[in-house]
Amino acid sequence: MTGVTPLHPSPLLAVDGVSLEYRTPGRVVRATHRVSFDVHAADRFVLLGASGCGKSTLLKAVAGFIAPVEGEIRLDGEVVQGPGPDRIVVFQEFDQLPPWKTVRQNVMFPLRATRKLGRKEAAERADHFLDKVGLSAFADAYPHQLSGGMKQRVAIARALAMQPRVLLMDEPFAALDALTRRKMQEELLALWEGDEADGGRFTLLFVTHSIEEALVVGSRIGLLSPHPGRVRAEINSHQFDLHSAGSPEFQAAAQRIHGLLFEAPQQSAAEPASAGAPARRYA
Ligand SMILES: Nc1ncnc2c1ncn2[C@@H]1O[C@H](COP(=O)(O)OP(=O)(O)OP(=O)(O)O)[C@@H](O)[C@H]1O
Repeated sequence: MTGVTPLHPSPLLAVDGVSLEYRTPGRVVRATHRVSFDVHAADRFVLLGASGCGKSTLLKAVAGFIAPVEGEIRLDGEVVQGPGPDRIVVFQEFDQLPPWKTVRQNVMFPLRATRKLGRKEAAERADHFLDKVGLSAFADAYPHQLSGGMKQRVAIARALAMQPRVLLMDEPFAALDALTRRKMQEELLALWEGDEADGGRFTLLFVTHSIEEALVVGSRIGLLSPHPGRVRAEINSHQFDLHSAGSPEFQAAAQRIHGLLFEAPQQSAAEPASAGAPARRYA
C-alpha cells in the first residue's frame, strides 16, 4: 500500500442509528434502538450481549434480510438494501448445509448460483478452501457423515470461498462441545491470520453471548444492553487470544465486561443506556 493512511479511514461497514422492529398483528417488538458502530476492513468485530438483546436481529439486518425502521446500514458507503454475495452468514445450526449435496458441492453451490465462477474454477476454489479448513479428505462425503464441528468447518469454507466483504457469524460455535468450540475459535483466528497470503485478511462481524469467546475472537467488542438492544460500550480486545485466556489481564477484562453488561439499572440510568446517548469507549 502506498500514500498516507488517514487517521480515521471511512469504515467498511457503518451501522448508523439503527432501530429494528418485528411487527406482528397487534404487537410491535423493538429489537434494537438507535444502534451505531463501525467495522473497519480486517476487523474482528464482536457483538456481545445477553439473550434477547438483538444481536441476531442486527446481523440479519446487516445481511439485508431485515430493513431498519430508523437509521441506515452502509457497506462501502452504499446503503444496504437487501441480501448480497458481499455479505455471507454462517449460522449456529448444523443443518445449514443441503444434505443431498456433497461437501465439495456445498462449497461450490453459492459460487455457481451467483455466477461468480464457472464449474471448474468453482471446484478448484472449493478444494482450496476445504484444504484450509482441513477437510480435503471429506470433499466427496455428505453432511450426515460429518461431526458438528466438521459441518461448521464446511459452512466456514463455503462462506470464505465467496470472499465476502464481511463474513457474518451468528453464534457459529454455540452448539459445539467446549473442546471443539475452543478448537474452532483457534482455527477461525488461524484462518484470519493466514488470509493475508490470499490477498488480505477477511472482515468479521461475529455474534456471541459468551464474554470469553468475545475476548478471544474479537479485536473489538460492541456491548449491547437488552430490551431493546442499545450499544452500552465499545472495547478493544485485540490484545487477547486463546493463550491469554487464563491471564489476570484477561480475567480483569472479562470482569469489567460482566459489570458493564449486568450492572444495576439505577446505575445505568445516568449512563449511556439512555436512548441516543453515546456509548462509552474503552481503549
Ligand atoms: N421473528 C420474531 N418475531 C417477533 N419478535 C422477535 C422475532 N425474532 C426475535 N424477536 C425478538 O426480538 C428481540 C431480539 O431478538 P434476537 O434474537 O435478535 O436477540 P439475540 O440477542 O440474538 O438473542 P439470542 O442470544 O437468544 O439469540 C427479542 O426480544 C426477541 O424476542
